[in-house]
This record gives sequence, C-alpha cells and structure tokens, in this order.
Amino acid sequence: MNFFDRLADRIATVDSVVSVGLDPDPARIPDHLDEYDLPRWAFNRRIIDATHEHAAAFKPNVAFYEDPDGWTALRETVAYAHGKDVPVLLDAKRGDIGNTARQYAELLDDDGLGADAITVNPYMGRDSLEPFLSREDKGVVVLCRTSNPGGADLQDLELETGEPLYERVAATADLWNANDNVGLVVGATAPEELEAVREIVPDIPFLVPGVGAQGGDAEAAVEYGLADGVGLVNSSRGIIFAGEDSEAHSASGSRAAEPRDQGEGFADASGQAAKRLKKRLNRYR
Ligand SMILES: O=c1ccn([C@@H]2O[C@H](COP(=O)(O)O)[C@@H](O)[C@H]2O)c(=O)[nH]1
Repeated sequence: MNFFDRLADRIATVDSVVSVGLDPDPARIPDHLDEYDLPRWAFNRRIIDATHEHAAAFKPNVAFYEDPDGWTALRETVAYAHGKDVPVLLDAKRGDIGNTARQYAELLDDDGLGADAITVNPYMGRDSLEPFLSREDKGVVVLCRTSNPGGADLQDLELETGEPLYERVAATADLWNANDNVGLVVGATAPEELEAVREIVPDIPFLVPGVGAQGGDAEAAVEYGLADGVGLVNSSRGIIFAGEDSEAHSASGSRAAEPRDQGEGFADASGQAAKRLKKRLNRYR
C-alpha cells in the first residue's frame, strides 16, 4: 500500500495530523535514563508509549542517532513505533549521486531501518532521488521551503521566470510524482510560502515542521499543509521535552548549566503536549 494511503488511514484512526519528532538530544534526556545501555532508546520508548495515541507519525531525525549506539536506538525505535501501528518518517535529508543514493535508499528496506518515508534534498536533481522515488510503497518528502531563518537565502531566490526557487522545486517534485509517493517539506514559519506552494501542487501532502519550538503558524500549517486531509504537522522539542522546567532552558532550547532529573513525569508531559497539539490542529481541519 502507498505510504500516503497508509498515512490517511492512520490520520483517520487517531483523528490527528500530529507528527511527533523523536530528536533525543543526549544533553536533554532525563538523568535517570543514563543507567540504561541505550538512554535514547529508553527515552524514545517512553515517549512513544505516552504519545502514540495522538501520533499520525513519528519523525526521528537521524542527526540524533549517527553513532553505533544511536543506530541501534533508532532501529529499536522504528520497530517499536511500528508495533504501535504508527508510520515512521525518517528525517534524513538525503541526496547524492546515483550509486551513493542507492546505498542511502537501503535505509528504507526492512534489513536497513524499515522506515516508511524519508526526507530528501532535491538540490542534486532527479537522478539523485531516483532510488527513493522508485520505491513505490515508501514516501519521499522533498525539501521545498524549509522552516529555518536561512531557508530564504537560496530557496527564495528569484529565477529568470520570476518565480522563487522553492516554487520551482514544488512544480518539479510534482513531475517526479509518477508513483504518488512524493510529499514536500514546507515550514510553518513561512505561512505565505505555504499558501503559494499549496496553489502550485493542490494534491501533494506536506510535512510542515516549525510549530512549537520554532513558533510557526499552526493554522496555516493545517490550512495549507493538508491535501485532501492528508499531511503532517511536526513538533519535536515542544512535545518530547514538554516536561522540562521552561526556566531551566534558554529560548534557544539549549540545556541550562545544572541538569535536572524530571523522573518519569517527562513522558506524561509529552503525552499531554501531543494531545494539546492534536486538539489545536483539529480546530483548523
Ligand atoms: O524545514 C525544516 C525541515 C526539517 N526540520 C526538522 O524538524 C524538526 C523540528 O524540531 P522542533 O524541535 O519542533 O523545532 C527537527 O528535526 C528539524 O531538523 C525543520 O525544523 N525544518
């Protein structure tokens, strides 16, 4: 079954378009989980238990797992999420020449990580994404207009046709969508761009990051992010670290000088945060 059909089923089952970002920054994992061999996996398992009933998808960002223990933690995390019937979108932002891209794409296979979808970078063009696009049952979510402040530096550049580059990316990704497995990343911090991209590609689901810690526009995320009700609005730190004392962290989300032990309450807090975001987004669906 196509990834976006599976996602549609999941959205209907949990009545939610929330993507829970699993970015277990080791500096922010509660101290008491250090006693486990794989603290990131111990953390994720508790987060998954607490949030899965509100999660349309889990989105681990591979940056938080790129070391030997991390890969094990990520493999366990993907399998555990699947055990809860939740699709996993791997935020890996891959893209490279053909033979390298083929290796990257094996991440999606069952003997790799078995993820259901992956984010990719379109900068190197069609052939660099072919090994992903040709996997008909996997979602391929193409960076289009990212949520970071520097997203405008290149993505907003005007082409000779007058259109900004991110709009050309959207139109080009549509051409790459022969298998109906392409999505786009468009950040909630850029609501006007979200609207513009939605006009260009009415039928492509978006992954919309940037609500929560980045302060993006949740209403625009839902209004423009969903295609026929299908799409994902992601929050990572705003959910998984909801249990932290806000005064213990700077606005940038970095750890305070003194680590704190939140006990097991952190997981309950993440469940509450996921539920709150689901309710908030559902007001606009
Ligand atoms: O444009 C983009 C693309 C990806 N991301 C990723 O999403 C999460 C956001 O985390 P928050 O804690 O909710 O800010 C993170 O993994 C980013 O790498 C993005 O933010 N913007």
